[in-house]
Amino acid sequence: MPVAVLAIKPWARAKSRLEAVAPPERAALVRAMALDTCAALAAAGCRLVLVSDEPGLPAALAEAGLAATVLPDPGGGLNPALRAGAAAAVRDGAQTVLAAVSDLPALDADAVTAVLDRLGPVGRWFVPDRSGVGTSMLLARGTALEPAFEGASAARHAASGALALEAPERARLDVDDETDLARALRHGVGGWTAAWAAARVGAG
Ligand SMILES: Nc1nc2c(ncn2[C@@H]2O[C@H](COP(=O)(O)OP(=O)(O)OP(=O)(O)O)[C@@H](O)[C@H]2O)c(=O)[nH]1
Ligand SMILES: C=C(OP(=O)(O)O)C(=O)O
Repeated sequence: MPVAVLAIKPWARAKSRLEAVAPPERAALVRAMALDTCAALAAAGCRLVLVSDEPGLPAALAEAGLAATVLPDPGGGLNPALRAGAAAAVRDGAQTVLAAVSDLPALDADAVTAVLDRLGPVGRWFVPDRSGVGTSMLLARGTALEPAFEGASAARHAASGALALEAPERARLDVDDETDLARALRHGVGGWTAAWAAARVGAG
C-alpha cells in the first residue's frame, strides 16, 4: 500500500500569502484544504502519515472519518518534516512514498491513481505544480525521498534526479494565494473546501 506523507503547518500560521482571507477564516480554509487533500489520498488507497504540531488535527481527522498516523514536527521546516514522515513510513515497510503539500483542494482519487500508475519499479518522481516552478508531489519507490520543497523546487527536484510526471491538473493546483484559490474553486474542490467557500459566500 502506498503511504502518503504530508507535512501540515499549524492552521493559524499557514498560508500567510493568502492575505485576502482574514486570519480566522484562513485557518478554517487551511484545515479544509488539508482534509480534502488527505481524503483524496485515502480514497486512492494511500495510508496517511501526517507530520504536524497542529493540536486540532486528530479531532479534524476523526470528524472527517480519516485514519492517519500523526507524528510530531521535528522542527526546521517542511523538508525535515517530510523526511521524518517518510523515514517512519519506510520503517513500517512502505515501498512507495508519496509526499504532498496539503493545499491541493481539487485533488481527487482518480488524479492520485493516475500519478501512482505512472511510476516505475524503483526511483524518484515529482509532479510540478501548475506554474511549473514548485512541486505538488514527490514520490519515491525503493529509494530515499530526499525532499527539496519550497520555492523553485521543481528545478531542484529535477536536478536531484527525480523524473517529472505528467499529471492531471487536479494534482497540480496548489493554493498559495487568492488567484490559486479562485482557480481551484472554479475547477471544483473537495467537500471541506466547498463547504468553507459556501459559508464564506453566505456570510457575505
Ligand atoms: N509540519 C510542517 N509543515 C510545514 C511547515 N512549513 C510548511 N509546511 C507545509 O508545507 C506545505 C507547503 O507549504 P507552503 O505552501 O510553503 O505553505 P505555508 O508555509 O503555509 O505558506 P506561506 O505562509 O504563504 O508561505 C503545506 O502543507 C504546509 O502546511 C513546517 O514547518 N512544518
Ligand atoms: C512548498 C512549495 O510551494 P511554495 O513554497 O510555493 O508554497 C513547493 O512548491 O515546493
